[in-house]
Amino acid sequence: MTPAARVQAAIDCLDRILDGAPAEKVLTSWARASRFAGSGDRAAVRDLVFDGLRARRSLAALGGAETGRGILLGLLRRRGQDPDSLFTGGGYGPEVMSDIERAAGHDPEPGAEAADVPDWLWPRFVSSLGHQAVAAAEALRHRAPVHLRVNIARTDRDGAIAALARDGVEARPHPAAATALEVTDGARRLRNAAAYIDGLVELQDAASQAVVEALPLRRGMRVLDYCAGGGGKTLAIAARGGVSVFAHDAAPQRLADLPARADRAGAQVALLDGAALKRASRFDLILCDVPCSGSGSWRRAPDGKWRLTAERLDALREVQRDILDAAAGLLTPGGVLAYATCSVLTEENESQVQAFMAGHSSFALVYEQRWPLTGDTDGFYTAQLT
Ligand SMILES: C[S@@+](CC[C@H](N)C(=O)[O-])C[C@H]1O[C@@H](n2cnc3c(N)ncnc32)[C@H](O)[C@@H]1O
Repeated sequence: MTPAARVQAAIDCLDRILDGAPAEKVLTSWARASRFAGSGDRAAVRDLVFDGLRARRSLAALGGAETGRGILLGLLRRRGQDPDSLFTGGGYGPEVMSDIERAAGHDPEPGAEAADVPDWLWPRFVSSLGHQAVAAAEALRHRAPVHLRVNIARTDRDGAIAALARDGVEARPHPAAATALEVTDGARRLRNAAAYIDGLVELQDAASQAVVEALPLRRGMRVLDYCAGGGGKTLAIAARGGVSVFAHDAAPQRLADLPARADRAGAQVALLDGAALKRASRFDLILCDVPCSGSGSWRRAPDGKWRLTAERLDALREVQRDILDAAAGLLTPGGVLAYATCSVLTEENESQVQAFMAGHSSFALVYEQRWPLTGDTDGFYTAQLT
């Protein structure tokens, strides 16, 4: 595909996403329908779409319209590329710009528009992050670094770095967690690298790893990952060794890949559905990695930023409260209840933990930590109650 044809493909995908279709689904169906597109084309179109979504609002301002075409025009203008060189109307590229399009577009207004955050959310962002709000919003406007978790049940950081290098993937230690690496070159080769295929490393943000690293695991504990999802944190817990690991999720289909991933990692994890959970003995430590706005990881899934509404956030907070209440009833006396979100919003983090403690006077807060998106990790929060 020519650069112009890639731009037109990104415009078409963005228009479908703006109409409400999920970004990943749109890109997958575009790739299926575009057999002529090679892997380089698919990666380039994906990058254009995600770069456009991360800064959708300010790019639409620069491009003069909240459409796929407006966003791409804004992206080219921001990059200092002349849109006329690509909007030529030839070779499957975008149509030539109209006079109206040439005249349209303005610098984004300071505040929510320049920060690429919806108006309703910006005050909550500022009250949650204070002086770090602008830097956090700025981080969300750029691509995320690629972080790996070293499977310490199989190797150490140096061993993983050497194994990755043999397949052309360069990585270095990341300071947020003792298991964390940052890929500095060759990220696209990762999925074919032996270290990844053989389970020496897993894709996982460094702050997500730090949440698990902070868990006070002791030999012999029964540990439940109550919202295990794909099992990223379950496997990180299992890799620390010496504990019995159980995984639960309200949507059991989300656990479907976990047995194969655990095999690959050499980990033992028991899956518990709702009925099995009711019959199970109590747990010494329960991690509740609750569903949340995802605001700390919107640079990886940027359409989430534009889909979230105040009503949806309220509904999520209710689910978070229910999960904490339910999990508290499964703990042994003296056990540890760990709460985690990939959100930067106080109302999903500190406020939830305070509200829980107000209703459960026998619990005390023993650990609390925030990763605000400014230290080269996703935004995360965790608290431990006992
Ligand atoms: C943030 S994701 C978990 C990610 C996962 N821990 C990881 O590290 O890959 C939240 C998960 O909570 C699950 N969930 C939602 N409501 C729940 C509930 N009431 N009880 C248990 N799990 C729930 C969702 O299905 C989703 O998989």
